[in-house]
Amino acid sequence: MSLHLDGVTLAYPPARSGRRDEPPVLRDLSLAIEPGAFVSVIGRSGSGKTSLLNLAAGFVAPSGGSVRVDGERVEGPGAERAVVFQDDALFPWASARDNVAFALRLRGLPGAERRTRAEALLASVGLAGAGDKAIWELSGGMRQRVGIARALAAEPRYLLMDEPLGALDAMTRERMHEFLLGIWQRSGAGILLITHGIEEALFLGTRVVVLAGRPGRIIADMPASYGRRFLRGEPARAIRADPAFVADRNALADMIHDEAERAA
Ligand SMILES: Nc1ncnc2c1ncn2[C@@H]1O[C@H](COP(=O)(O)OP(=O)(O)OP(=O)(O)O)[C@@H](O)[C@H]1O
Repeated sequence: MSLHLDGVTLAYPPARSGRRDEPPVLRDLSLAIEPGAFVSVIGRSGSGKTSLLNLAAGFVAPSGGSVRVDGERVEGPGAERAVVFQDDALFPWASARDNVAFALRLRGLPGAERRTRAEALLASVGLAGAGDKAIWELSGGMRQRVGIARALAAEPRYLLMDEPLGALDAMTRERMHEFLLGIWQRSGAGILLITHGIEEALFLGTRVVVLAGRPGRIIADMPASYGRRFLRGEPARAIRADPAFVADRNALADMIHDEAERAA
């Protein structure tokens, strides 16, 4: 039972330059996301992180290898794999509740049930009572939580997130980390998080996967348990100041830096 990328290669059609010798974006990459795992993916810009997520989401098909959910080959997007982007396309004029209810409508739930369920989903992301507010009235962090509530409407088994916190200020981002861990714990979903934030990846993930560029491949897969420690009650500040955390963070930063130097 997992979301499996099995020896995937992804080559986009040759660019207009006509260069056919360019390495593929991803080559022979394997990654399994078990239910309940929180897999953070980091890597320098252009290393193929978004391409990896697009494959897992079924937005693009691999040129080689396979993407499977519970052994079934993925042929396109599916309700069991919800995707959250940095700039989620919420309807700005509609209320938070209607934005979430819209996703429930796609699932064919009747009106009254949609309303109740949308309220419950908003409450689960800490937005109880904000259902009547229009999206344009909400802060960036609140909007992103509406986006996550909408993604959770499909009761996905996998939550695939591409830089979901990228547009938020540092303080809001830290609060969102704690909130994301709560969502992860309550939903039991397997999470794939693409991020530029090394500290974020390490604080949240049960694994931190490091991608290297062209061809995109995994150069490290580090287990981590800082998020679990937070969920057990340890303060976030104490965790981030823990020498073990600092050493892991520095090791990841060095890996990305060294790889970039080699590539240059
Ligand atoms: N649709 C596409 N067609 C052709 N090439 C693409 C396409 N999408 C991405 N690429 C190329 O694939 C490579 C990896 O891009 P990708 O967006 O996956 O990297 P990334 O690690 O997510 O980058 P960033 O951190 O900047 O978002 C880049 O060289 C990019 O130019």
